[in-house]
Amino acid sequence: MTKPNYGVVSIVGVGLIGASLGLALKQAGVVTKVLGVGRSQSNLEQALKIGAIDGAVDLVDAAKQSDLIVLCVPVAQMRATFAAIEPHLASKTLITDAGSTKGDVILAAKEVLGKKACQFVPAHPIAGGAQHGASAAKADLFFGKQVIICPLQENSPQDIALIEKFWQAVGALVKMLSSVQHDAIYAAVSHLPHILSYALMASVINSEDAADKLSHIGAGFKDFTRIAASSPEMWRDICLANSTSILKELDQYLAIVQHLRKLIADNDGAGIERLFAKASKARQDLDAS
Ligand SMILES: NC(=O)c1ccc[n+]([C@@H]2O[C@H](COP(=O)([O-])OP(=O)(O)OC[C@H]3O[C@@H](n4cnc5c(N)ncnc54)[C@H](O)[C@@H]3O)[C@@H](O)[C@H]2O)c1
Ligand SMILES: O=C(O)C(=O)C[C@]1(C(=O)O)C=C[C@@H](O)C=C1
Repeated sequence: MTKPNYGVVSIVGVGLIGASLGLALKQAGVVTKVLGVGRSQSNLEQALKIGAIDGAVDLVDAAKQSDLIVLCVPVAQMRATFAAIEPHLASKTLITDAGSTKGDVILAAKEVLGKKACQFVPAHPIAGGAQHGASAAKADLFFGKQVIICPLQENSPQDIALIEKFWQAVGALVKMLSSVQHDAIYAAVSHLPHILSYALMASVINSEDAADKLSHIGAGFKDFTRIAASSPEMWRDICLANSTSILKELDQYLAIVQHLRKLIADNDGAGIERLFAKASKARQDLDAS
């Protein structure tokens, strides 16, 4: 079977996700050239050095030269990026993205791109890590990982299929969801855990004996707070973009914490164990599946 070729691919935002995608596309041999658009010169140089991109361009040149543009900037940067691209976007060029939230990015695309919104097929790779920047890039980051595509009514079946194959070419397992389903689900299973991890870290470092506590940590604390080292800019943007779903999940979580607090205050060992047993079984089942 002949390999697909996605031609000239521009990656806007060549950080962990963008640079990993550049490396993966080149390793898969499915592109003619990868161009990078960035905000920081030193990060672009790093992306060039590791071979994630073949050259650096500005957004206008990326829009003019590319067959496919992949937006890998923090979600609050998407609107301005669409606006800069739109006047120069050829009708053959498709856009996809890696943003962690979908409702806000889709709204920005529709408002800014207008009729050209049909050229944008929204996506979200469920792969990443707490490190950021091109220096953290990995060629196999997407291998065996889900990519959620949230197609627009305006997208043609051919364009959706092309973007599906594009993400599959870097080893991803593509699933389709509506943007509403996507934002509700990831508020619970991605956004909430990151907020809780940041909150635990903040709580410990705000205590008077923080240094003493931190000098005694074990694996449990390290596991729970691994993702508190994530990019503050990226997670600020996600919190603001998906606030409705996140607040709903936070309220549900706080109610359970309040319940647990009462069980502990009441010395209700049986109640505590029942709650822990249910959660523990569900977590073990996850590893078994
Ligand atoms: N890190 C993860 O685990 C993860 C996973 C899936 C999706 N995402 C999403 O992917 C996107 C990128 O995340 P990341 O982890 O690669 O972050 P990152 O901080 O590693 O990379 C983002 C890059 O975008 C650049 N940038 C910012 N604004 C820009 C602009 N206006 N124009 C050009 N470049 C700009 C930054 O300089 C940086 O190099 C975000 O939308 C994030 O929500 C992240
Ligand atoms: O691997 C990690 O550390 C991640 O946090 C990746 C992770 C997540 O699973 O929540 C983070 C943000 C995303 O948008 C998608 C994936």
